[in-house]
Amino acid sequence: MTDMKTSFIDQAGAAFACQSASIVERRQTFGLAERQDALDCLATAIRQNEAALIAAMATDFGKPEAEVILTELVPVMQEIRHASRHLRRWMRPRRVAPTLVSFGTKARVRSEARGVCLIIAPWNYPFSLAIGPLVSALAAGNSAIIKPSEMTPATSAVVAHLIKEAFPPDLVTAIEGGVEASEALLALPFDHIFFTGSPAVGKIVMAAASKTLASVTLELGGKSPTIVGPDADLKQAASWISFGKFANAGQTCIAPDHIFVHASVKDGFLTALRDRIAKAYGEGANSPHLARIVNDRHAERLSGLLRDAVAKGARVSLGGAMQDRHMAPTLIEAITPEMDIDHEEIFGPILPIMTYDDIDDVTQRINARPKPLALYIFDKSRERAEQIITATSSGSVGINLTVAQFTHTGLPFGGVNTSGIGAAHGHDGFRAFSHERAILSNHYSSLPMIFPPYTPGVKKLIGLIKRFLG
Ligand SMILES: NC(=O)c1ccc[n+]([C@@H]2O[C@H](COP(=O)([O-])OP(=O)(O)OC[C@H]3O[C@@H](n4cnc5c(N)ncnc54)[C@H](O)[C@@H]3O)[C@@H](O)[C@H]2O)c1
Repeated sequence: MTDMKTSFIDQAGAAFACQSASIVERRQTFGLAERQDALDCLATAIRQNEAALIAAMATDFGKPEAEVILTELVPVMQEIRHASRHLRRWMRPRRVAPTLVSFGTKARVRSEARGVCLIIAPWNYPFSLAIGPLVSALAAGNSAIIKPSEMTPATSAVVAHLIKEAFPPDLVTAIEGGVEASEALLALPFDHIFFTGSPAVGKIVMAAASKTLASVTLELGGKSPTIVGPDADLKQAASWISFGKFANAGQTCIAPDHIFVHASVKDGFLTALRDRIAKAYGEGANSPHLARIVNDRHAERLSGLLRDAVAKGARVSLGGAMQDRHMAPTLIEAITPEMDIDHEEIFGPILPIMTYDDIDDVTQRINARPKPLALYIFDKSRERAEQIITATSSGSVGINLTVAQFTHTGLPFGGVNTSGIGAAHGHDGFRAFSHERAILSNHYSSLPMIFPPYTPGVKKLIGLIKRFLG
């Protein structure tokens, strides 16, 4: 075993033991006021580290300051505010009406902390996807260990620093490191694991969780299709698709992965999209409004996808240039199923455009693939949009917009099967980190009347119950 591996095993074990030791006491003392204090501490630490976070994300992948504010800081602060405001109601036990059989009892459901939780974060939104789930974990009364991504080391260091500043280690702690750190943590019997990342690693996490039967929330990825229908407002579609696809340089789990545009509006849509891209980012790969591809491996992966598609007959109709890991917004046409780009999650600023005549061909194609994280529909016809929704499955749907569903704290955010299990954000995030404990208390239950011995009188009563309820 390498020294590094041993060191991660020791570090993870110590952090877990520290949090486990205080779990029983926390159960009794971490009430509404204490949880709200913890959220306040988190908000203060974020404000104090704002400049450091902006600088770190510029270092890690050239993320523009405006995008850091819009897509990292604002969503987390919004999540904190929303949780603080609604926590009292979320924590209140839910009364449940008695049924005929349980007449004479009182029923309630109590949301309880799961215990010691593990949060494993990806690199693409290295702050909000590490700290956002922490908001839900704390609101639900848990302690948590966060493992930020090794691929954005500057941001992960600020996340670890901020956590250390805001919380004692028996409540929240961060362990920086890569796969070895993750593996050391996954070997421990956490009460809940909240993982955000690729479907491939999601399967590894679920396999590890199966050893201790830890509950899991898996926020995964995939190819999110976007349909531009015959009645779409083409300028609106171009504007939202350009933002959703090229923000964070396309390295967004819910970015539109590829477009199906109705043949009758294809030329108009392409003109509108090119105009929108030119206005937002100019030409070439050096726009200050575009983030960088996170590392050489991913830059090479994207160049490889493009090379493979072009070699198999695809046509690059805009962009294609890569300069110092900045990639120009790229449109590509004439896609065929043999191309890697047709089935791999693109996760970069390359947008395949395909045309269709019959919407059934598109829904059949979507249904033949793993269920996507998001599906986007641009069309003024509500009826057509509803038909597409009914014919398909996806984690979420955006109609005449992209990616904004992430920012709605009232909506569950998550995937379905390959794109994820469980949901995050707001009350759904609180529920993900809670155990719903059913409590039934006896007041004047008449059920003992049917306990054995099964005399003829008792049998008659059971017969009556069967007649009314069976
Ligand atoms: N659904 C969502 O909310 C969401 C959000 C962001 C990203 N994603 C998805 O995440 C992926 C991109 O992020 P990524 O490249 O950081 O994902 P990843 O799966 O490679 O890594 C995620 C985390 O898992 C750890 N990890 C990597 N390999 C591991 C292993 N073998 N065992 C244990 N842990 C391991 C990493 O250190 C990192 O912290 C994309 O597929 C994207 O769609 C999903």
